[in-house]
Amino acid sequence: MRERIGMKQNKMKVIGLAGGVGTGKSTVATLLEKEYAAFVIMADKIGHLAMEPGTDTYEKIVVLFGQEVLNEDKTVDRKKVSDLVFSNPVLLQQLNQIIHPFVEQFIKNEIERIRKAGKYSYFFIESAILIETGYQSVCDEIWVVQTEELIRRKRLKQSRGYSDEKIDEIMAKQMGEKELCSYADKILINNGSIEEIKEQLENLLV
Ligand SMILES: CC(C)(COP(=O)(O)OP(=O)(O)OC[C@H]1O[C@@H](n2cnc3c(N)ncnc32)[C@H](O)[C@@H]1O)[C@@H](O)C(=O)NCCC(=O)NCCS
Ligand SMILES: Nc1ncnc2c1ncn2[C@@H]1O[C@H](COP(=O)(O)OP(=O)(O)OP(=O)(O)O)[C@@H](O)[C@H]1O
Repeated sequence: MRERIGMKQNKMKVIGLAGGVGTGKSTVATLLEKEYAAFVIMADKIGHLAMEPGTDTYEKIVVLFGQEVLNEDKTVDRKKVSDLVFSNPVLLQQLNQIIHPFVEQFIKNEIERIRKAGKYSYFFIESAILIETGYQSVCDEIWVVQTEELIRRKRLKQSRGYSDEKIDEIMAKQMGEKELCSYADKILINNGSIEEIKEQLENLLV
């Protein structure tokens, strides 16, 4: 049985918000933060912090990829790294090994900090690879955002300019929808409008 530390120590619920690329997790997470006063951590954003100059992780990334992934100001060009790793599973694994321990430590520290502050009822961890990185062990519940593949692709092409090939590559590195849903305590469908997400959140946050 998975460890349920969120409920053991006080009433703050830790919820993992999972779903494949482009399902709308960040959209849901932003609503939860802005309209439902939840505390939200977006794993992608914490991963980006690990790429900032001055961190140990930045130094390791420069060793792994070389100077050619750096912008003129020495920051990491994430688009270049993205093109390299999603077409090369070994490189992606090496990058994960650098970034994931940083993100895990950050998230665990934040759970304790926010729990101690005692101001939030809900702490959400938003990640496309929540199960793969083992965060279900710190979650009281797992929510999965589910969206039809064609809609995901359309939204990702429009908003990020991803090609179908890029989407295929990223999807291939993530757990399939059926398997992911087997971990879900709750499922949120995001094929429609933002209003429809809000209606579901009203029912889920009980
Ligand atoms: C490859 C990188 C540089 C691309 O950065 P960029 O700003 O262009 O995109 P962003 O970080 O927003 O990621 C876009 C989407 O790609 C998918 N994705 C990102 N990392 C991974 C991964 N390791 N495995 C599978 N899918 C991933 C997610 O759906 C994510 O939302 C960045 O995602 C990264 O460093 N990934 C490896 C570390 C990681 O796993 N981060 C995410 C959770 S900690
Ligand atoms: N219900 C919706 N209606 C219209 N656009 C939406 C809706 N939900 C999400 N989108 C758009 O789809 C795109 C992908 O959504 P979002 O970034 O939230 O996905 P994600 O699951 O967080 O992806 P990733 O795994 O890459 O972080 C964004 O441009 C977002 O604005």
